Amino acid sequence: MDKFIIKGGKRLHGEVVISGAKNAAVAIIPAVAMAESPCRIENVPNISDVKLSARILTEMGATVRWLGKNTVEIDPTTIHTNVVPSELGRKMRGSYYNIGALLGRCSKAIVPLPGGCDFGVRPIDQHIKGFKALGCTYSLNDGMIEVSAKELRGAHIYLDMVTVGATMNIILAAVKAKGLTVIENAAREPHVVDLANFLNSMGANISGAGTDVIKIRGVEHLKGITYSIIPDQIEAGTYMAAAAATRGDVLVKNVTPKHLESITAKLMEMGVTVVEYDDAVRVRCDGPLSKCNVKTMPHPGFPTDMQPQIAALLSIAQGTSILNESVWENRFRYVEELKRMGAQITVEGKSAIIEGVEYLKGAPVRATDLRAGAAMIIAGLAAHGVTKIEDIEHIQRGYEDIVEKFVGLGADMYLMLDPTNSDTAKIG
Ligand SMILES: CC(=O)N[C@H]1[C@@H](OP(=O)(O)OP(=O)(O)OC[C@H]2O[C@@H](n3ccc(=O)[nH]c3=O)[C@H](O)[C@@H]2O)O[C@H](CO)[C@@H](O)[C@@H]1O
Ligand SMILES: C=C(OP(=O)(O)O)C(=O)O
Repeated sequence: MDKFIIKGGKRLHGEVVISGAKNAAVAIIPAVAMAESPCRIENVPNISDVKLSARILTEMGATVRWLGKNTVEIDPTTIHTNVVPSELGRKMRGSYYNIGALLGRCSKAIVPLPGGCDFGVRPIDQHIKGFKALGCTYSLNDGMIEVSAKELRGAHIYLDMVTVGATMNIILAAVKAKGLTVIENAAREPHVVDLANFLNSMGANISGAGTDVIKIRGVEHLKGITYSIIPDQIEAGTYMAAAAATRGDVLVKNVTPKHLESITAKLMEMGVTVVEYDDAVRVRCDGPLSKCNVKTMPHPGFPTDMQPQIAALLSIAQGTSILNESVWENRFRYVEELKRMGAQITVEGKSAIIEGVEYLKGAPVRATDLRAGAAMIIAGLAAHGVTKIEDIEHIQRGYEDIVEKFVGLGADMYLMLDPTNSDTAKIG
C-alpha cells in the first residue's frame, strides 16, 4: 500500500501555486460533450478524478489529447454512445455530470450511480426531480441511471435544499432545452459560476449564476472554445491551514481571494495573519492559535470541504472549539484518526467539540476520504515525530503534486511506493 511519510515540525515557508478547481473541472469536461467542435481546457488539475473524467469521454469515443500536464483538448464530435462505462463512472462523484451533458447532447443518458467520498447517504433525488421537470423519464437498472426525453422543455424548478450537484446537472440539461428554465434555491459555489461561464462562452444563455436564482434560456448550438478553469478554493484553503498549523509564512499563489473569504475570516479569528493580493494570499502565523467556532454552510459560508482541515488546526489551538457540520450527515469519520495523534475531540451528532492540545504526536493513520487525508497531512506536518498516512489514493483524487508542493515549502514528506501496488503507475 502506498503511503505518505511525514516528519513533522518543519515551519512551512515560501510560495505554492494552486491548481485548477477539481469540482469545476469534473463538470466542465463532461460538458464538452455538448459542443459542436473541439474545446481546449486550460488550468486543468492533474488529479485522478480529472483523468477519470477525461477517460470516460475517451471510452465514449471522444478524441482526448493532453497538451502538457494541465491542458486538454477534447473533440466530442466522435462520441458514439450515451452510456458511461460503469467501472469508470462508479469511481468518482462528478461522473453524474455526464447525465446533464448527455441529455443536452442527445436527450438520453445511461450513467452509473456515482461514487465519491463516503459521508453516509448521498442522494441524487434533486437531480432526478430537475430532469423530470424538464420532461425526462427516469429508471434505475443494475446500478445504471437511465434518463431520457423526447424533447427537453424548460421548467421552473425549486430545489428542496441547496445542492451543488443538482444545480450544475440541471444547468447542463437545461442549456439546450426549449424555452426558459428557472432554478430556485440554487447553489452559489464558485464552480457553479465557472460552469455557467464556460457554457455561456460556448453560446449558452445562463444568467444569475452565483445567486440563488439561475435562469437558463435554451439555445440550439454550442461551439467549441478555449477556456481556463478557476483556481481550486479548497486546495488553496488546505495550504493556508497547513501554513497556520506549522507557524509558517506562505504565499499561496494563483487564487481568487474572494472565494477564500470564509476561510480567511476563520484563520484571522484564530490569530493568523492573512494578507490578500490580486491573485494571491500570504498566510503567516507566529504565535499560538486561538480557539474558534466553525459551522459549515453552502457558499458563501465556510465550505464543508475544508471542515477536516480546520479540525486539524483547531486540535492544536488554545481552548475549546465547536465545529458544526451542516451539509453532510456523517463527515467526522477522520476524527478517530486524529485522535491517534493525540487530538482531543468528542463527536456529538453533527458537532465536534475540540479541546486544543499543545502538540500532536506522529502516528500511523488512514485517509478515510479526500479531505480527511488533507487533514492528516496538516496534522502530520505540525506534529512531533513521524506520521504515516495510508489509503492515499483518496488524497490523489483531489490534490495535484501534493508531495512536491509541500516539499517545496520545506516540509519533510515523501511518497513511499508499495512495489506490489499495480495502481501506483495509474495515479501518476
Ligand atoms: C464533485 C463535487 O462537486 N462534489 C462536491 C459537491 O458534492 P455533491 O454535489 O454530492 O453535494 P450536494 O451539494 O449536492 O449536497 C449537499 C446536501 O444536499 C443533499 N442532497 C443533495 C442532492 C440531492 O439530490 N439530494 C440531497 O439530499 C446531500 O445529501 C447533502 O446533504 O458539493 C458538496 C457540498 O459543497 C461538496 O462537499 C463536494 O465536494
Ligand atoms: C467531497 C469531495 O469530493 P466528492 O464529492 O468528489 O467526493 C471533496 O472534494 O471534498
